[in-house]
Amino acid sequence: MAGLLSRLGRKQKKTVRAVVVVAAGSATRMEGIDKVLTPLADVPVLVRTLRVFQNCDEIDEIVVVTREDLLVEVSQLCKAFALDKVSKVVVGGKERIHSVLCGLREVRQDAELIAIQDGARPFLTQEVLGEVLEKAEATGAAAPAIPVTDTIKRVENGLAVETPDRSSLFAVQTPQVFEAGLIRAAVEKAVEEGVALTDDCAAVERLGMKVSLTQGSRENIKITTPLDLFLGEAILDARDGRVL
Ligand SMILES: Nc1ccn([C@@H]2O[C@H](COP(=O)(O)OP(=O)(O)OP(=O)(O)O)[C@@H](O)[C@H]2O)c(=O)n1
Ligand SMILES: C[C@](O)(CO)[C@H](O)COP(=O)(O)O
Repeated sequence: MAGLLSRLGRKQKKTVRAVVVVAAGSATRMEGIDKVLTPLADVPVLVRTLRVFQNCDEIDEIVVVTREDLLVEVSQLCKAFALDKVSKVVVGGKERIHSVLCGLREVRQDAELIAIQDGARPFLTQEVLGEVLEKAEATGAAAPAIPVTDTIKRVENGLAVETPDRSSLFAVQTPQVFEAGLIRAAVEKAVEEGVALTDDCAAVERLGMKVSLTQGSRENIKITTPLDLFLGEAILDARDGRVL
């Protein structure tokens, strides 16, 4: 009987999943607008991003990484919007990868899967999130992506030198989700070696590991330039107030 109960207990053990939301950038491409605190239909971009994880039963902990000057404001926002899965709000670093590392160091030690999310991507849906969590649990590393629609050129000195086959090109989004030990090791190594990386999958790829891609969404945009705020309002209008 004791053996059976212990086996049942083991079967029911739930994977602990955490997310690091990086929001410590300086928004240089936003022409002076602080994008993560900008309200979209009265709710700050960062709060919209955090709500997706707050509302996801699969997520146990949220660590928010912010700039030192926004530490108090971001902590207050988390309280005001009842984001009670947020366990810590911590200060980030110079580049995105440094902020990721600051967040990873604060994630609970028993987390088995860690998602890394841009604070500036407020339109993630539960569907995209669910699929990437499931894939990462099965394979160790996964990220949502969409096929590129423009033709991409490799450029040298202002001249097009190569046109890669578009059918093999995808734009990767966040959340990027990994087995905890893998992403901790990959990011520590990338920072130690001072390599410039624009996403977290690249840190894992450098270790020779494969990252699976799942279905992203054209609505899962990153607020990067002021135009994206108009696009964001249009996405919200199209959703008609529904939380997806
Ligand atoms: N040192 C940094 C740089 C970026 N980010 C975060 O990483 C996400 C994606 O980065 P990006 O869109 O480039 O944001 P910024 O760095 O703020 O923008 P820019 O590159 O225009 O300065 C954002 O949520 C941003 O806050 C971060 O936490 N720490
Ligand atoms: C991680 C990312 O959002 C994947 O598309 C992107 O690479 C971040 O780039 P940024 O220059 O820091 O915005």
